[in-house]
Amino acid sequence: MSDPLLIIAAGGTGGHMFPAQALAEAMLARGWRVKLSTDVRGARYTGGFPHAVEIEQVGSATFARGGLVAKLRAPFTIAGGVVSAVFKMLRDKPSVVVGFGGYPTIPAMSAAWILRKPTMIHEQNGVLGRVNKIFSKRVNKVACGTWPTELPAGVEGVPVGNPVRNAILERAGAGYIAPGDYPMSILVMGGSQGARILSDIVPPAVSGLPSAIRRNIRVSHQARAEDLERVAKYYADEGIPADVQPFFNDVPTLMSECQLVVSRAGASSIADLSVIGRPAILVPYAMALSDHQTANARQLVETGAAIAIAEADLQVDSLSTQIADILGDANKAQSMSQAALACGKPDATETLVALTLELTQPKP
Ligand SMILES: CC(=O)N[C@H]1[C@@H](OP(=O)(O)OP(=O)(O)OC[C@H]2O[C@@H](n3ccc(=O)[nH]c3=O)[C@H](O)[C@@H]2O)O[C@H](CO)[C@@H](O)[C@@H]1O
Repeated sequence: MSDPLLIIAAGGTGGHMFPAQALAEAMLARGWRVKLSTDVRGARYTGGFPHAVEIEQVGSATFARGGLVAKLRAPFTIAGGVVSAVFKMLRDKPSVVVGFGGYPTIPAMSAAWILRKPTMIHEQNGVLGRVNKIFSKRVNKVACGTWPTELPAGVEGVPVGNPVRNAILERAGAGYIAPGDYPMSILVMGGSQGARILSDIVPPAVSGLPSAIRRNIRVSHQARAEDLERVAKYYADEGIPADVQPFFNDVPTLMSECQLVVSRAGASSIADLSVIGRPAILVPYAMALSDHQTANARQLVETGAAIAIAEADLQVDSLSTQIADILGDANKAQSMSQAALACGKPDATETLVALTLELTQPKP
């Protein structure tokens, strides 16, 4: 008999793809075959997926973006994707189908529903994304990355946490070297896509740090492609050693070696921070659905692991002061790092694996 097959559907942003990667890694380790159904955007984040994962690109479409022609074409693209997914699923015979949210999950999740396959969705945020909301009433299980999660009446969720990639897990609780009079690193991340506001405000804030801190600073700064050059030039002109990239493939290492993270508050960024345990200054994305990034940041803020600054309040001088307050006080930085660690859920992947396996058991 061939190994059981798990189909994972995820797409769009790294925020959906990284928890999917974590489940893929864990199920492969249990001898399962894993297929990933994603779109062209999601495929950009598959570089770290194990090679054994079979990647199937689906055409995806959304009613939320694009011009009139794209919106008129969307139902046909989606319907075509669903029909094709039904035929592929009849051929592949998956044991379980798990969706992580995003428009590209529509074909696989619809096909699984039509064919009555065991299904689960994982929602990373405390509010269901649009597509997960549609499927929440049609799947066998709803796994929640954030607890509590707002769910429609009659839908029960299971608290799981947000699974992190193996490379993050390998650094879980990595010893923290508190800031001092030696080279210190700051990691600046704007979620999977970079954030212009961080490119506008962080470089001058770093440049304005008191000289005792500034002379020891190096920065790893993720910037959107269109901002790369000016951000790199700014740091170079100010004599601040900086690595400026559109996307870092070595975040697990950079994060475990840094003294401070300045970041958006996407669910996986928060999960990575709390599993590794690092002090953070978080700037939630103001346009996120139901302001879920502010909610994502709340636990780290309430336990003293992070400071959250609303986009509207992010100013160069005050950010500089906040960075200096953390990097200038080793005890404070150390206790923030400990507090972050206490929020971590390194067992989220294993919980999600257990739920996946439960779905293969015959109902009593
Ligand atoms: C703008 C937006 O709508 N963002 C949403 C998106 O976030 P987004 O796609 O930004 O994702 P997250 O913050 O959840 O995750 C980003 C992941 O990318 C990694 N990383 C980041 C930068 C880099 O250079 N290299 C790298 O590896 C981070 O370590 C993290 O693991 O999905 C998340 C999960 O549904 C939501 O919580 C966010 O609100």
